[in-house]
Amino acid sequence: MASTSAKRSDAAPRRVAVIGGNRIPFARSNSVYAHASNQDMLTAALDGLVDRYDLRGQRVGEFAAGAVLKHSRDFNLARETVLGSTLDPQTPAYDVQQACDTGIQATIQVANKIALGKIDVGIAGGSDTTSDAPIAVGERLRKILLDANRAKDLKGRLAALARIRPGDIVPSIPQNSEPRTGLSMGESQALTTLEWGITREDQDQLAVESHHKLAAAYDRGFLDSMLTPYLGLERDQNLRPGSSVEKLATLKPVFGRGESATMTAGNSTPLTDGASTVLLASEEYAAEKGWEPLAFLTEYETAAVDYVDGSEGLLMAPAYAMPRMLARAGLTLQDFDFYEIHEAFASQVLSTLKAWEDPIFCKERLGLDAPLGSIDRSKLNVTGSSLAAGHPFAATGGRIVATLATLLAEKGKGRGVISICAAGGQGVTAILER
Ligand SMILES: CC(=O)SCCNC(=O)CCNC(=O)[C@H](O)C(C)(C)COP(=O)(O)OP(=O)(O)OC[C@H]1O[C@@H](n2cnc3c(N)ncnc32)[C@H](O)[C@@H]1OP(=O)(O)O
Repeated sequence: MASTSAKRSDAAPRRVAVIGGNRIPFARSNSVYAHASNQDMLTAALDGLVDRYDLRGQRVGEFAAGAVLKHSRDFNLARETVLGSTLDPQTPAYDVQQACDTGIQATIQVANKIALGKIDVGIAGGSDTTSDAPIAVGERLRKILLDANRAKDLKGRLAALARIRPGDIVPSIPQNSEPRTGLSMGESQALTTLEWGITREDQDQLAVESHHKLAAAYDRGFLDSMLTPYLGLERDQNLRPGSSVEKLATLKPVFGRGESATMTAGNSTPLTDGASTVLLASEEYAAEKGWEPLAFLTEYETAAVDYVDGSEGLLMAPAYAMPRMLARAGLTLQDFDFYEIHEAFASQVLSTLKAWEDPIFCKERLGLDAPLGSIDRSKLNVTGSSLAAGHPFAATGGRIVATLATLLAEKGKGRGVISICAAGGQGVTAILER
């Protein structure tokens, strides 16, 4: 199945179609999927996609996927997932990792190869679990165990093991924090929230809207074409259709300090388990298969900011990626029917929107003559986003690509933009069109 591609080394890039997405409902950490591994969840999301598009036993050009928190046994999670799936085991697969941008970056990797004519069809994906996080031994114990493993005989092994002290047994558990600042994502964003003067009321309002919009999307069957129930879960478990600003106002701040602490469990994404996949193909290949493309991936950009010295917010990189991408596409920020901005925290979305409106930020940081300006807020995350659905880090990109592509297919014609911030001060933006 994999190759109908002609010799194309000197040909123009081909249009890349988003055929469809599939994911499992997202679960709150340490609940329904507590005993599922990344591989289990990614396989479920992949097999659901394979069934939906009749790909059982078929070889696709490649499967690119990843997870932010990985066990050492998953050194190539994507390949192990293919081997456990119903795809042809001859499907090549490799891991991608760019923190919360993993899913969108995997989509871009596959799209690039399709655009260049190297493959005709490919699948991108991502999975994450904070319930089944890898636990490592401490550095001293690790070195002792390696010494013991290297020892030539039993005497040498016992001598190495005899160096173990009770304090060495303390496990090393992955932290949701930046290695270079020691600050968690939430603590880092609290600094940005303060810098941009984002109020608690505005954050809570955005969070409530996210829940209401996702609930309405479920009710009208919008997610039916992109969801495979898993372990008894049929909807995103974090979704609270009855969310209200009054209830959210009662929650205690969890990030930031004193009066400036405005971020709560209600306006921050919860720790989440889940997986997603996206099927991409060349326009020609889609036509051959009789697949109607939902939309086309037409542009993207990745940016990184120097957050370590505190001169920029950890999650502000998409603010920088956007104008570079718009310039290349010859578009303005207002030229979109849909805006899909990953809701890492309500205040991340609001800080980014404010930055694009701010003449000083746009001139001094983005090097623009005029601000990018405001967006029509009624076009923002129209079927809800991560605050309601949850955010299994590497799975969010696939969820967003499938959501936006489906929105464009529903509308029939239009253009949408994606913006996803990530740990490490990085961010990806992308454009889908139909
Ligand atoms: C690039 C990026 O994406 S960066 C983002 C990466 N993601 C993160 O960093 C994850 C951040 N989130 C977290 O660390 C955690 O979810 C926290 C710290 C915010 C909250 O953790 P917890 O306190 O365990 O959350 P928990 O689910 O128990 O919620 C706390 C309370 O708020 C309530 N609550 C949460 N959301 C809502 C809501 N929408 N409506 C009403 N109540 C709510 C809960 O019911 C709970 O109430 P209870 O104490 O009476 O049971």
